[in-house]
Amino acid sequence: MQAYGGVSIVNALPSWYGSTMAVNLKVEVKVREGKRKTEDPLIAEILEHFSRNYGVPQLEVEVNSEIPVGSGLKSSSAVSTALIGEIAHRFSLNVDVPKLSAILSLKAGVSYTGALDDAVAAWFGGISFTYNKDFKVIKRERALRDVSVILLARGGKGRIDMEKLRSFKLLFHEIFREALQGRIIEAMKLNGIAIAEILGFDTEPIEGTLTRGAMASGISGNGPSYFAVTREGEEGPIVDFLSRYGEVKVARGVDVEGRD
Ligand SMILES: Nc1ncnc2c1ncn2[C@@H]1O[C@H](COP(=O)(O)OP(=O)(O)OP(=O)(O)O)[C@@H](O)[C@H]1O
Ligand SMILES: O=C(O)C1=C[C@@H](O)[C@@H](O)[C@H](O)C1
Repeated sequence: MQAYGGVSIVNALPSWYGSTMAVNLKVEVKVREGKRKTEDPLIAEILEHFSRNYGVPQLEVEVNSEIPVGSGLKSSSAVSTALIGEIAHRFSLNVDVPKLSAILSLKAGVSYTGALDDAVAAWFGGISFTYNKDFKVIKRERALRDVSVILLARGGKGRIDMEKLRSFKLLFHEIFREALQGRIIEAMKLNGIAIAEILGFDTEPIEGTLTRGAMASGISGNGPSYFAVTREGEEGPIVDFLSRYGEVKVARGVDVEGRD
């Protein structure tokens, strides 16, 4: 089963309200009956859930992912929804894939809020708006068209200052409202800059991309990946500039059909 990575529109850690857009970085998960091998806490939690509650036999899991681990590009939600979706399909189980992903991600300790925003985007594609505290989906929309999402994709994030983030609850709630009213790119920009400043990431890559014409730029998730949004065909100067810092990928928003 496939699911997708994403970029943040609004990080849910400060206010519990989150929004994410899926991008075409793919995760593919396959399972087959056989001895469970994984040490990974998220995969182990999911397998244990299906074994305990549905009597699903032991499974070997194969993950092929285009998303760096611990990047802020929603790798955990993509892996989690793809694995849950694969097991549900194979054993004909009726489950709410993103919600179960959020519950089990929390239990496995790989997420702060359950990241329902990331899981909804990973599974359905498009743009999610969620209230993670109640595992509630507020709205889903199609992904942005005619724009490129340029990623300085980095893995291996560190710990974050949750208390400090939570002290900006009001600001992030307001950014969420802007996004809900359709100002997606503006919200992405404000959120991306605010997260960088609050968590102490270098803002030079953001400034540099904005001065070169990016419509939005910032940190995705809790970092350390940076993103910039441009009109299709205008990626050149941004890609050249961000390449000074590391490997750059050009992605697009993605929608998934037939999962409603
Ligand atoms: N290729 C992979 N194979 C197996 N598990 C993976 C893979 N990629 C990610 N994961 C799972 O996701 C976890 C990383 O989640 P983490 O929340 O740190 O990263 P992220 O989802 O990229 O970040 P963010 O939530 O800020 O977007 C890993 O510990 C693992 O459980
Ligand atoms: O761990 C979490 O709950 C989250 C992590 C980041 O991806 C955030 O962007 C997301 O909104 C929530």
